[in-house]
Amino acid sequence: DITNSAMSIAGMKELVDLEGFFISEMESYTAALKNKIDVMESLLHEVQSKREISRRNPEEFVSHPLNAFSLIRRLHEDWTQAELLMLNHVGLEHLQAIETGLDEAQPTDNDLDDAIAGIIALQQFYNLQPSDIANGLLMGKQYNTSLTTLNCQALANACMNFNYDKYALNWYKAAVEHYNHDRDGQVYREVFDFRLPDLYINYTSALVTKGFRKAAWKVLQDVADLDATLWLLRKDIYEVGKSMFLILRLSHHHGSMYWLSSVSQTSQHLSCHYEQNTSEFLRIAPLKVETLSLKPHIVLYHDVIYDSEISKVKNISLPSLKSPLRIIDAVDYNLKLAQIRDDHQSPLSLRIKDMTGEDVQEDSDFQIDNYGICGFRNFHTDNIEMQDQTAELGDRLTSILFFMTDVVQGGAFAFPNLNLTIWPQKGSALVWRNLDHRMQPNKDLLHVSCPVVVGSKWTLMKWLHERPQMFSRPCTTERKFKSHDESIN
Ligand SMILES: O=C(O)CCC(=O)C(=O)O
Ligand SMILES: [Fe+2]
Repeated sequence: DITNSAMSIAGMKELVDLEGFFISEMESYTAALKNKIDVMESLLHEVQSKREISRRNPEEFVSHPLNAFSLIRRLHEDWTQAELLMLNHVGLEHLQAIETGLDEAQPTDNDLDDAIAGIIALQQFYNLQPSDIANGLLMGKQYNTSLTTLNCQALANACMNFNYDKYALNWYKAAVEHYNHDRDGQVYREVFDFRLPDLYINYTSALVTKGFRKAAWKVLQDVADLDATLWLLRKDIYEVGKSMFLILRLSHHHGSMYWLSSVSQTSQHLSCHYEQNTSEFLRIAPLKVETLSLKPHIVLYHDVIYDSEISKVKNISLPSLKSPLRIIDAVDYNLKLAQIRDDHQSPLSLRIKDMTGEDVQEDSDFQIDNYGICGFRNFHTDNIEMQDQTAELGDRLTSILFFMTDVVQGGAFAFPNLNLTIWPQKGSALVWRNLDHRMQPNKDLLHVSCPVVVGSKWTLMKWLHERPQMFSRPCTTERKFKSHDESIN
């Protein structure tokens, strides 16, 4: 079973399997029901064919002894059998299988809220229109997928709950637009318990709340004949206005959209650029390294972690990926992480030693991240608060960020103060130092992992701490620091 499923794309593969399981169980259940119906239909056919004569003249019918006898026998015996046949609940094992699957692995209210919050964050960060998102158009890129009325309605209701009235309006509008595309009236009504009037009630109530009374009235004008409630609603909007109308607002389900508030606070300042960085490309054998910034020194290595290493890291960490606590003002949103240990003699650790010129012996932990729906990491530096540092390790001196996947869209890594954006490229690694030569934190190294739009973003993070570098990186004078940095180049 998986928890917090919206927080890791890689973990969500299990949900695809779960739905596949439900589908096949429902197919088997349907086949069992069909079989039962087939048997009943042949029985019906049999008795109906004899019925015509008896129905026309019952008395004449039973005046024949063979008819009279067989009627009595049929009623006494065959119809008992028929009732047993009808009573027989077929396919119960498939129902049971689905019930167990739901009990054990169904996404929770929190999961749905995380998924909703992801879509809303996507909309907010990248300033997208609900109708575009609903049509599968994400930042100018058309995908072959879209949202149904039910999806749009769920997003709209959630926005309403969260007092994102303006967003709610556009999602309701998208819901209404999509109703004409994807409705199968009976399935919507009888299976999904969808009521078109409720959608219009919510939509127009949102419009009225935002002061668009006339627009609400207009919307209802076309649909008021669908339902008496809508007709009354239109009348109310016209005659009475806002006050009594609000009473009609349906109560929505309340979840813990714990992080949308932080999203809205930060999105204005977010700096995620779309142009590719085009600084010069240096080839230094055996590692390809690109200098992105001289002061502070930031470099990008290419092809520095191998596919085989990447698969191994992913396989080891997938079962241990955990989501961070749901707290307001968290840095991590919709992502899961795991810590793994590596031998300091492993080829990867030795390569890190080559890349940084630093001692890797005492820092054997790696952090693996897999991002979820619109997962991102908000502004932060990698420095550790003084009170949280250990005496043996001290602060995080060097950050080495390996990109283990390309990301189809979004998910850039940016240093906003340096106006520097790095796009995840499978096999590359970004290296920077969080402390200057006086071992003071440098605020310019504030960074952010922008929301992933499409793709499963995997990164591997390695921190080399300050204290173990006592000898590899003496920090007493600026001269020594410089000579060290030159050795990276
Ligand atoms: O995964 C990323 O893109 C960034 C990770 C990061 O900044 C961190 O873990 O501190
Ligand atoms: Fe970081």
